[in-house]
Amino acid sequence: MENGVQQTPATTTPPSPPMPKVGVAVFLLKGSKVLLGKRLSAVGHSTFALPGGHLEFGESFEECATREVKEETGLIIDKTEYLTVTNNVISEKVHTVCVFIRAVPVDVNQKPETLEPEKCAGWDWYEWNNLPKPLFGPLEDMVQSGFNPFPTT
Ligand SMILES: Nc1nc2c([nH]c(=O)n2[C@H]2C[C@H](O)[C@@H](COP(=O)(O)OP(=O)(O)OP(=O)(O)O)O2)c(=O)[nH]1
Repeated sequence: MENGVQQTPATTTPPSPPMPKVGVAVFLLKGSKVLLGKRLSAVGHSTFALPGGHLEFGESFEECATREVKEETGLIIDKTEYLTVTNNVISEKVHTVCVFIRAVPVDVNQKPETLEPEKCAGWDWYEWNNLPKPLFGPLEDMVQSGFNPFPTT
């Protein structure tokens, strides 16, 4: 006890091992096009990826998709639907279980804005049959496997 203040003994907490995170990525569809942006984050720098981010505590996948798209592009989305999930060991430090959601913009004429310029160089609509290169690794794997995010009917 010093000056009436209780001192807690110093403890050494062992470093916690890295854990997988949950990501949510959104196939935002407009006609035969999909919204992609060039990543500026360290993970997948300079590759084209879907809008998305990490699931926050208490969120549904659809809520996360809606929030991330709004935060990153300003677009309001609708008709959110679960598509699939993939397990992505991206590097020694990054392991993401990524949930893919399909959605459409409420207003097809609304332009996507680059609201997180430190993370994305800019958003644009790309024809699914003529995607830009290089795609972000997990997205490239999906395309190579023949995955198609568009509704079949
Ligand atoms: N944004 C995005 N994430 C993807 C895609 N494919 C894929 O597996 N993911 C996974 C890997 C990422 O580590 C994870 C989260 O996305 P992110 O890296 O864009 O996250 P962020 O920094 O914006 O996230 P946050 O912590 O700010 O929420 O989702 C994709 O096409 N786009």
